[in-house]
Amino acid sequence: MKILTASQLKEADEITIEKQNISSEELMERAATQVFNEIHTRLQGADILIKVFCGIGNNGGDGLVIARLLIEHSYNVKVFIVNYSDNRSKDFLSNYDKIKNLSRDWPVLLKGEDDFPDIKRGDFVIDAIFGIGLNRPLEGWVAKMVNFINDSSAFVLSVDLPSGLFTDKIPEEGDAVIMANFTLSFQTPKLVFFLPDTMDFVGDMQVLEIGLDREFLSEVTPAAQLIGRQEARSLYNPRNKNSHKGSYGHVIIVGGSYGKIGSIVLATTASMRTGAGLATVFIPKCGYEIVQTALPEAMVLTDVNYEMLTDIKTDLDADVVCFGMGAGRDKSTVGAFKELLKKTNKPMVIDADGLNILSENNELLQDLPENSVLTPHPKELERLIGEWKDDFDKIEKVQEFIKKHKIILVLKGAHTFVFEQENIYVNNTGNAGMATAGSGDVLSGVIAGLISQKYEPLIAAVLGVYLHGKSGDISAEKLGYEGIISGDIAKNMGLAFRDLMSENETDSGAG
Ligand SMILES: NC(=O)C1=CN([C@@H]2O[C@H](COP(=O)(O)OP(=O)(O)OC[C@H]3O[C@@H](n4cnc5c(N)ncnc54)[C@H](OP(=O)(O)O)[C@@H]3O)[C@@H](O)[C@H]2O)[C@H](O)CC1
Ligand SMILES: [K+]
Repeated sequence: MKILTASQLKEADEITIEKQNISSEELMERAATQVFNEIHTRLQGADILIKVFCGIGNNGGDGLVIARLLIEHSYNVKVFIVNYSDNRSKDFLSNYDKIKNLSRDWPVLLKGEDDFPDIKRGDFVIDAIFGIGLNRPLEGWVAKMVNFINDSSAFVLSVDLPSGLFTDKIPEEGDAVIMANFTLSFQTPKLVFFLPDTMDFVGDMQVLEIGLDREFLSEVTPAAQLIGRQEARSLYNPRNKNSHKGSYGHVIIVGGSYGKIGSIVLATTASMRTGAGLATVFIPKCGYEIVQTALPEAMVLTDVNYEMLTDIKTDLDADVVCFGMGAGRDKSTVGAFKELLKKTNKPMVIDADGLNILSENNELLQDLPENSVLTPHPKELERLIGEWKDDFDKIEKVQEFIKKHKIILVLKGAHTFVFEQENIYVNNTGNAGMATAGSGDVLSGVIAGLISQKYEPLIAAVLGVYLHGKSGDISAEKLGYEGIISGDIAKNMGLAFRDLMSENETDSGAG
């Protein structure tokens, strides 16, 4: 699903109005009706007090339509206008008239702190104060109003996006932003819903299709793409019946050191369970029996050194080389990695200490084969590209970095992002149970396993991140978030593939 910017959404709005020959008021009615339907489906006429806070722009207009529809369906509704300006939008005004005509209880005008109404725990608040038109931080009593709602512990449903949240920048410390429990967003999600700095404002999120012009939506270059099941499915290549293990490629996983051979077992298991035809590991001698015992399916080559990698002697007759997990950063390992980079011309997958070595030896970055996939978590990324001011600054810095080195970067997080050239892919599977040791080793193995099966590195990264998250969701369903260890994620990879092609999605614990 495309993630669009506020200006793209406004353009889509205008084009839709023109092409569908409807008024902006009709489009507002259509959008807000969708919100009403969602609320009505969940509340089923429940007798609770719904407090609708409307701004005076079109987000406020949506709020008025929602309130009107709720009143028409006999809900107990109280409407407040957060009257932050006299510049009321046209569609706000016509809906203001409509609600006045319907209700005997006029909307209450809020003009300052003295007007703040009572909001209690257990109240249902609809936040329609600001939407994508926000262009400066909230100030004065309006900011206080937002903080007042946040402090009330009421359940808050935000319309389009939490009021006070920008679509294209991160709020400064102390800026007032609604902390929503649930956000119903129009047509496309907004990028800020997925960024670590801002995702907590959004709560659970659902996108409502409001019928904006299809042609515009299909042609516009998005700010980013959200990868869900449908998108992942379109990237998947089913296996050919007429095939053999050679058809699915050969992965070499290089890494490990004394006490950290487990990371190799995890990555290699993951690449095999992702479908790689053959897997070889290259490890220090201390790991020989461990890998042979834990994973008899893999072939094992060892370094001359017992504890760490010092000389990676392999003819590298592989489709992909994955380097880094558990490798450590000893001088001799750095030297061995340097040599490995010189010998390798196919895209590599680099993780963990591979990334740390690159950050401490920047000159090695230029030896990375084109389209190699780097898989840092935020701390590893910071070591690679330096500190960033906020998530938008981070995105800019990542994009400069990957362009310079012609690589693909997978930034791990609650929503893992894949960066390739100017494209951004946001993953939508996975859960907090996957924040566990070795989860990243599994992901590298998955991506390498897909590259060995001839997926382009970008596709391998995007699909790999999706499947890894899905396997985590399937694991969570069986074991609970706390119960997942990364070996489960590797083990359940096959179920993630099966889910991808089954008729109904496994009801995942994604969150
Ligand atoms: N295509 C769609 O997705 C549709 C969206 N709809 C809804 O419309 C809103 C966007 O409405 P808009 O009127 O453009 O903007 P807002 O309601 O968010 O804001 C209104 C005005 O508020 C002013 N503003 C901005 N920041 C502040 C601030 N910090 N303090 C005070 N005032 C502020 C600004 O006007 P200025 O002239 O003062 O700059 C805004 O214009 C969208 O989110 C949806 O809810 C449609 O209903 C359906 C289609
Ligand atoms: K809002």
